[in-house]
Amino acid sequence: MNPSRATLVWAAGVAAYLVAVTQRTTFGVAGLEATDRFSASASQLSVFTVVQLLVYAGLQVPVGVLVDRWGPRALIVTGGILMAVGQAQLAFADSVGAGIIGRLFVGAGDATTFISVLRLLPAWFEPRRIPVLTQWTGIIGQLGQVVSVIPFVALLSTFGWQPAFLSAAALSVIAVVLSVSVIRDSPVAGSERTTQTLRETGASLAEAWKQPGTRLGLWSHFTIQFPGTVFVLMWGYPYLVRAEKVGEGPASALMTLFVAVGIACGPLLGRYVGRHPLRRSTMVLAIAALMSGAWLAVLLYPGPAPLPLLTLLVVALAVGGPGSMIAFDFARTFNPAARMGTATGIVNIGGFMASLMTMFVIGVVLDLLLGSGFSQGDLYALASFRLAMAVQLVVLATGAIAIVSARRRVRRRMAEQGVVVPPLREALARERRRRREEKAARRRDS
Ligand SMILES: N[C@@H](Cc1c[nH]cn1)C(=O)NCC(=O)O
Repeated sequence: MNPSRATLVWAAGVAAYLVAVTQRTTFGVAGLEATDRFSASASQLSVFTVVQLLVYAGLQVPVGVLVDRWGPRALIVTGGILMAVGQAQLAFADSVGAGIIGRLFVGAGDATTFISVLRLLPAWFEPRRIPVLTQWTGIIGQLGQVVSVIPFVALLSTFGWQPAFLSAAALSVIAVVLSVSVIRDSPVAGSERTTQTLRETGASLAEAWKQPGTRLGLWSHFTIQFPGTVFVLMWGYPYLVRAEKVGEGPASALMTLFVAVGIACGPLLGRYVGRHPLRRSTMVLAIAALMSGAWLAVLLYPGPAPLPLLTLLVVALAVGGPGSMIAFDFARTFNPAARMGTATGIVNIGGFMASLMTMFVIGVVLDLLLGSGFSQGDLYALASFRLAMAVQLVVLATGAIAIVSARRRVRRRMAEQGVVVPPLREALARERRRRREEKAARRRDS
């Protein structure tokens, strides 16, 4: 395997993913302009995002199957073309319906990219490097949000709607050209595709679903991806500014901290996964507990929460982004390479479905509390937002129970194959002993 060729292929894939995240997030930063352009209400505008995310989540399994059949390069290129078409359509759209069609294309194109880039890793890199590379893929991809927030917003405010969205479309065209020229599915031509009949594809999908490791990945993604997504994509900013009254400056600083913590934690979690493959779900559960604890502390605090406590909350939520990448490691290691796209697609549905559902329920609770008079005319009153945000604790608890149950099944199957996971206490004692011995050996050598 040629290491520089592998890095180049991965870099082109990550660039395509970064561009996909940019396309995913451009509409979110153009809300005010969209309100004027389409003369749309807040709920009509939210349909744009909901449709886009629904299409994304709904296509994960079909796209996963197609990645296994056609290879990642074809899917990355198709996704780039779809996103370019979608953004160009949105650039010229002047009605809500036409705009939504544009976002539909963007959601579909976005759906193909991430799974395909992850599918490149086992073909090009040694297994021991994959957990860290998976984390870097997620981290660098998330920087696409920065492209939306800085250059895209600058284009939008300087040149207006059409030039900004046409520039975004052009970015996807560049990504397509780069992908066609650089990405190859594997160092050995054709070896990464499966030539299955439709019946075999169905059977492979059923196998991926029946594998308890895939479901452990799905529930892990479900449980720790959604709190950060809900916070950043929808409710975090109004909660901080309108309910907790931290001010716009500190709220933006907390959002920036969210991105920084995600970047800092990714490689650490990648290293942890590489070193402790039998303790991945323990880490997922620990992150879920951290998030639940932070939310509980903030929600139970009498009156507006102090800034250090809100900072702790943002840090806890930010760990969920890179933490949720552990879920894809379950998909990869519990399924054969030929089924990895399908399994990754199944896993990736978890977090996006949980996010959509929770975003919606929080909005419904806020509306109900306003309608009932509880909010005293302020939709974003602190007492109301507290109750609405508490919905997340229910989703977190549901996810944690599902993880424990899926893990039990995984461990049972592993035991049948002769791999017994020792109890955590025993493993920690063994680790402490190993460290002591290493230290003593170092002292002897020096
Ligand atoms: N967990 C995210 C990616 C991530 C990595 N670090 C922070 N977020 C995820 O599920 N990504 C899927 C996608 O299509 O972006």
